[in-house]
Amino acid sequence: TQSTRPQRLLGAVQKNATRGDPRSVVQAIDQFCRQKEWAMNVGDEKGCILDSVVSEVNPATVLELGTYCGYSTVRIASLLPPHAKLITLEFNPDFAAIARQVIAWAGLEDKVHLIEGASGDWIPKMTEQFGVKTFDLVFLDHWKDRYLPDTMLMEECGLLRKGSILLADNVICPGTPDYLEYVRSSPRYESQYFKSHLEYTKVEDGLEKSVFLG
Ligand SMILES: Cn1cnc(CNC(=O)c2cc(-c3ccc(F)cc3)cc(O)c2O)c1
Ligand SMILES: [Mg+2]
Repeated sequence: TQSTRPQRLLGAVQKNATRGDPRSVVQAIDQFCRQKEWAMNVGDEKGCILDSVVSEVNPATVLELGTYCGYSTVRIASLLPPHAKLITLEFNPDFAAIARQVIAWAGLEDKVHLIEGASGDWIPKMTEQFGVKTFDLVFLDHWKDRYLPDTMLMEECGLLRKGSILLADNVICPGTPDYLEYVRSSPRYESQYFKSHLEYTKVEDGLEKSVFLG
């Protein structure tokens, strides 16, 4: 039977990356996506912007919406201080199964809680299930039409505090127009656009960083 692209991506990690070395896992995926098959990881160019925001925030609690194969999960988790927690939500069970193995290859399973399920179902359960009061950083990289409803849901559930940072991928391509309009026009957010390119291409894309003002 035919393998899937995520399975082939995992194979490239197991072949080319060193167990327990997150940077080599990130490098192996980027090499696979540049040389063999494009995949929807945040990628190396936007990944550097992600790294700088994570390092600046130095978060104790992180929520990632959209795990896919775990590329950005590994980038974020490798920069977290000890005892920090990264919760990542993935709807697609096949992606989640691959991501678990990529995260384990990087040796980061102790820093990451991967949940299989829909963000809309799990966001209201964060506090009771994981004892998280608020998130210092949220990385939005899931279905583009869920960015806005899930942001409103996080507000309603009290998961954002004054200073919480939302970092959203793909605000240009594929695009998240309703989300962008909301965070850029709402008095409750201070937003900044980081121009970049769609992973592994010359197409414009970027990350939107929004500070919740409370
Ligand atoms: C099925 N599914 C499970 N998770 C998701 C959420 N992610 C995306 O949809 C996503 C899509 C693209 C993209 C795809 C085709 C294209 F031509 C240009 C861009 C890039 C990304 O960085 C993404 O995050 C989708
Ligand atoms: Mg993306």
